[in-house]
Amino acid sequence: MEAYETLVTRVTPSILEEPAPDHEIERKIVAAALRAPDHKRLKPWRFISIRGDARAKLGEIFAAAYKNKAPNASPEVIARENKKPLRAPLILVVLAKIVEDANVPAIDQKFSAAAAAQNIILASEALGFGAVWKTGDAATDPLIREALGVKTNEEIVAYIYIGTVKARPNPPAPLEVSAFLTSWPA
Ligand SMILES: Cc1cc2nc3c(=O)[nH]c(=O)nc-3n(C[C@H](O)[C@H](O)[C@H](O)COP(=O)(O)O)c2cc1C
Repeated sequence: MEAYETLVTRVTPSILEEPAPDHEIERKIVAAALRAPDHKRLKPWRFISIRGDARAKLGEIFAAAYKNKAPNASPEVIARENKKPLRAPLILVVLAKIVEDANVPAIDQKFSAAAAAQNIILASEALGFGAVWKTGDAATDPLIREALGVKTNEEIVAYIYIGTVKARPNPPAPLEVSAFLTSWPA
C-alpha cells in the first residue's frame, strides 16, 4: 500500500536542500534503477553520481557550454547556468547505453533508461528524499557530453536532482481516470 501511495501522490519538489542521501542510500536508489524493465537483459543504462564540490565543476561546464552557444549571453544568464547544479546536493545522471541488438530497437533501450530514471525518482521518495527530472540543453550539448565522458552510443536521458525536500508545490487537482482510459473495442 505504501508503494502505491508514493506512486499516486508524488509531486515534483520545487526546492531541494542538504542533506543528500548518503552513499548507502544512494546505492539503494540506484539498485531500484537496475530493476527497470529490460528486454533481453541488455542493461542499456549507466549512472553518474555528482555530489559535493563536483557540482560546482559541473556548473562551470554548464556555463562554458552556454557561452559557447550564446557568446553574447549576459553575465547574469551565465551565472545562472553556473549555479544550476547547486540546486540539489546530489545529481544522478542517467544514460541510455545503446547496444546493437536485432530484437531490441534503440528506442526501446532508451525507454528502459527512462524507466530506470523514474525508478530513481520513486525510490528517492520511498526512502524519504525528493527528486527532480531535468534534461534541457545539458542533455545533448557536445561540450557537456564530452566533459562527462558520454560515449557515442550513449544518450543522457535525465539529470535527476536529489535531496531533502524543502518545498513542494500543492498537488494538482486530481485527474479523472476515465478521461484518459478507454476500452477497446468501444
Ligand atoms: C523527460 C523529462 C525532462 C524534463 N526536463 C525538465 C527540465 O529540464 N527542467 C525542468 O524544470 N523540468 C523538467 N521536467 C519536468 C519536471 O521533472 C516535473 O515533472 C515537472 O516540474 C512537473 O512536476 P510533476 O512531476 O509533479 O508533474 C522534465 C520532465 C521529464 C519527464
